[in-house]
Amino acid sequence: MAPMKLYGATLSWNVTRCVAALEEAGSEYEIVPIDFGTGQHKSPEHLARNPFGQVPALQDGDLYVFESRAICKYACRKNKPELLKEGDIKEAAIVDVWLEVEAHQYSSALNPILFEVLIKPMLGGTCDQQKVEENLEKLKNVLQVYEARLSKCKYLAGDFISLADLNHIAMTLCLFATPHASVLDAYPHVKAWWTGLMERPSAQRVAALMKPPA
Ligand SMILES: N[C@@H](CCC(=O)N[C@@H](CSO)C(=O)NCC(=O)O)C(=O)O
Repeated sequence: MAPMKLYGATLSWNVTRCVAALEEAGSEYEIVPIDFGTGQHKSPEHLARNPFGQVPALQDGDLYVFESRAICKYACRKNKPELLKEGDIKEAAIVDVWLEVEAHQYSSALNPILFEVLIKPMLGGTCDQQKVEENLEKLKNVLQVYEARLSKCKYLAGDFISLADLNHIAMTLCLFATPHASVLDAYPHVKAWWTGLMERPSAQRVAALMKPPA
């Protein structure tokens, strides 16, 4: 079977979110760069992969998947279903809870911070510090919940790693590229969880890809 193709730019945390899952699942894949500079993400060929003209998109034979978190689930379901705990309806439900928490609580607070601090300056804009501060407060409220959860179990869904943990890697690595990573210092169990995640080869691969070209 030909390797899967992950279309996207590795400076995108939505693309590298998929890299963490593909690596952890042991999937055979290759990254096919999409050039934003030439508008390739809006080309007819890419719109056929992702009708929103965004990255990432995944091709596996005649199957096209878009939305990073759907791609991550597909990779796990195909190559390492235990990362979704699909064999146990109760454990799978808790994995789903924390998959949703990552998307709608953690990353929805972190995304504006990363956009203001990392993306806007790259586009010639200026960082809206008030928006950063507002979302840091939201993130702290989320981290308080994480700290309580991770004081009871090693990983978010229980004492087993799951896609819910892995889906945090890309954007949290970006947080460390900002002056605000110290926000994690007040949450020791979150810090220990993060340290453990970063020891994984899948996380190291994401970190290596996200380093801007020298
Ligand atoms: N919910 C989607 C978001 C993809 C996205 O915004 N991709 C950005 C680059 S990464 O930040 C993108 O493709 N932007 C170009 C555009 O929106 O035109 C997902 O999780 O895959």
